[in-house]
Amino acid sequence: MLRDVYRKAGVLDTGSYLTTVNELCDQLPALRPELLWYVASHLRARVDLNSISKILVEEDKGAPIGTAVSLLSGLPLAMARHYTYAFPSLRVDFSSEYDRSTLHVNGIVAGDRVCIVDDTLSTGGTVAALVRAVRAEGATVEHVAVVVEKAGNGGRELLEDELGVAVHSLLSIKVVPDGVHVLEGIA
Ligand SMILES: O=P(O)(O)OC[C@H]1O[C@H](OP(=O)(O)OP(=O)(O)O)[C@H](O)[C@@H]1O
Ligand SMILES: Nc1ncnc2[nH]cnc12
Repeated sequence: MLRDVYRKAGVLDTGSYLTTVNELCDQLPALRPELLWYVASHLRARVDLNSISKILVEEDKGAPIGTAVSLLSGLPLAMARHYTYAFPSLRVDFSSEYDRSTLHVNGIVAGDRVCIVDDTLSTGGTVAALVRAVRAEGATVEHVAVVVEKAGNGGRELLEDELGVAVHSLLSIKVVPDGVHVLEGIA
């Protein structure tokens, strides 16, 4: 099911990067609840959430997926927002495959044991910033669970080798101008 979504995904070439446009990340076409259920239950099964106290997502593309994992696991949902609040929240700068900005992490407190959930891992810049923010608060990141990783972009190496965080993904892909190659992963 997931392989099919990525095999059929469109590719957007902006001139400086290639990205997929697909049902799960972009709601093109609209996201079927059975697909959301499928990815969330596979992530839930893949990661040992027994000692976890919170799910953390970046708002936008990762949010529906993390919300579904929160519902399935009963774990509270924390969220990194793209805009400033006039309340205390954790600020962290990030640089990703195609963006550079600041995130405001809401809902993490000292002592939390966090599982970060996102749709895509590419350079790892977004998730690495979230790891830094969680650690700055005196909490720990136990797992990173993503639906797809773009192989060869360094995200897994950055998180596992440099930051010492376990990465779990359901599918590994390579995006080329004429389509998406599915390298390995679940059906
Ligand atoms: O591993 P990285 O190089 O950091 O790239 C992965 C990030 O990029 C995408 O976010 P996007 O920039 O589209 O922002 P959005 O989720 O807020 O739309 C995706 O949802 C990940 O969060
Ligand atoms: N959803 C996505 N698809 C392909 N490449 C990406 N890089 C960052 N997000 C992506």
